[in-house]
Order: sequence, then structure tokens, then C-alpha cells
Amino acid sequence: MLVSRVLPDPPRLDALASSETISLFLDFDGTLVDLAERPDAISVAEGLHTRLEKLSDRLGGRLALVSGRAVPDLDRHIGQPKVARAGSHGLAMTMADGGPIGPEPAALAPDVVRLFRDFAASRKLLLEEKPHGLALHFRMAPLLEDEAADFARNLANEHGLEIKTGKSVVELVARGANKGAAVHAFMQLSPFAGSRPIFVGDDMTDEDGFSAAAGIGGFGVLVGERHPTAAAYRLADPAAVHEWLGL
Ligand SMILES: O=P(O)(O)OC[C@H]1O[C@H](O[C@H]2O[C@H](CO)[C@@H](O)[C@H](O)[C@H]2O)[C@H](O)[C@@H](O)[C@@H]1O
Repeated sequence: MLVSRVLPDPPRLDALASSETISLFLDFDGTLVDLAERPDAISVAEGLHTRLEKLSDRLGGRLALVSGRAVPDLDRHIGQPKVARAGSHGLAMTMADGGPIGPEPAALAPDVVRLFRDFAASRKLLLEEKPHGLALHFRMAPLLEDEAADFARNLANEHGLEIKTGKSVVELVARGANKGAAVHAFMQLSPFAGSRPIFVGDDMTDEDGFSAAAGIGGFGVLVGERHPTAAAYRLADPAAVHEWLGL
């Protein structure tokens, strides 16, 4: 359920982890790294790779990154940590050893890619081409938000796809791409099964993760501000997330 109220800080992570068996699901952009003007302009804290691996060890391997980025893109930015990962808004999942979970998702049809490229070029919008999706970024052209969203929505309807709306971005993805579905899938597997899930994220797409975690007896932690939200707790920004996680 989405609620509108002032959210408290989450309980201390070490207190939670010592009193019960928890799993952590962490969004990436806006949660582990500050947002930047462009997808490639993010600045990743030194040693994040190793610190995430140590956190995962402390949790018995029950740590997963759940991002809208594709897994290879995440790996390009943070190395290839021995941490479970879900990319492309949950469509593509790997265990900590890099082994894939489920079949490789399909790429979008070439016709759709071509139409997106043409639209982005005609409006001078940044197009991020991903293995399983297309993201139109309007952070540097905010006046084009509605036009970009309408274009993506119409194309999604015509081609049986769906859109994800995030911070200054609208993305076209296959139906079923959903961070909540990724949480449910991980929670069926060892070492996550039977634990209490906690999902930490900043964006609209993270609401599915918050709801999924809450539905399995856990909770969500919203990074930044949004009302309403399905999260139960809040942290101010990625720096506060790092502090809470003890990274
Ligand atoms: O689920 P996430 O890990 O939060 O990924 C969501 C999208 O993040 C990236 O875009 C966002 O971050 C960019 C860099 O800070 C920023 O320029 C953009 O405005 C944000 O929307 C990424 O580029 C997308 O592919 C992800 O889906």
C-alpha cells in the first residue's frame, strides 16, 4: 500500500542482522551512487566492489543489487563483485558467482530500436541502448519529458512492451520487467529463502521492490523523498545509505 507520511530512519543494520535473518536488495543509481548528468558520468566510491562483497559475506550471501541497468553495465562500473545481481529492471538475474538465473531475456525488435533511435536523434535526446531495453534521457532537456513519455508509451502499446518511468528517463522494456518480481525470484533461492527482505531504492521503479519486500514480511527503505511510497523507512541520500550499510 502506498502511504503518505514522514518516514523514520531504518533500524540499525547490525541490530537487525543480529536479531533475525535478513536479505538486502539494493538499487544502484541514486542509492549506491549519486545521480549524474549522464549514465556514464557517475562517480563510484573507491573500493565499492570489495565493500559490497564484505557486506554480502556478513549477510551470508543474502545481498543482491537490483538495477535498471543491464548486469554487464553494472559490472563495468563496479567491477564484477561476488554479489547476486538483477539487471534490466529484474529481467536478467545472476547469482553471486555470475551464474545466470533463468534464460537470457530477448532483445527488443530491431524495428523498435530504429524508431527509438530516429526519435532520439530528431529531438537531440540521449538514447541509452541496453541489451534488453531502451532509455530516453531528458535530464538535459526537461521540456521534452511529456513528448518522450508519449512516444515511448505509444510504441509500448503498439508492440506489446511496457515503459518504466524513472528520474529524468523513460524506458521501453519487455512486459514483466519488474524489480518486485526479481525480489520474489531471489527469495525462492538459497541463500535468500526464508529470510526477511529489505529493499533500498530511490526511484519509482523501486516501489515494486518495496511492495514485494513488505509482502514477504520485510520492508522498503526510500532514499530521498517521494510521497506516497510503499517504503516504511527513509534515508536522505546515497551517503546516508553507505553509512547505514557500514560500507
Ligand atoms: O535502477 P537503477 O539502478 O536506479 O537504474 C535506473 C536507471 O539509472 C540510470 O539512469 C539514472 O541515472 C543516471 C546517472 O546518474 C542519470 O543521468 C539519469 O537521469 C537517471 O535516470 C541508467 O542510465 C538507466 O539505464 C537505469 O535504468
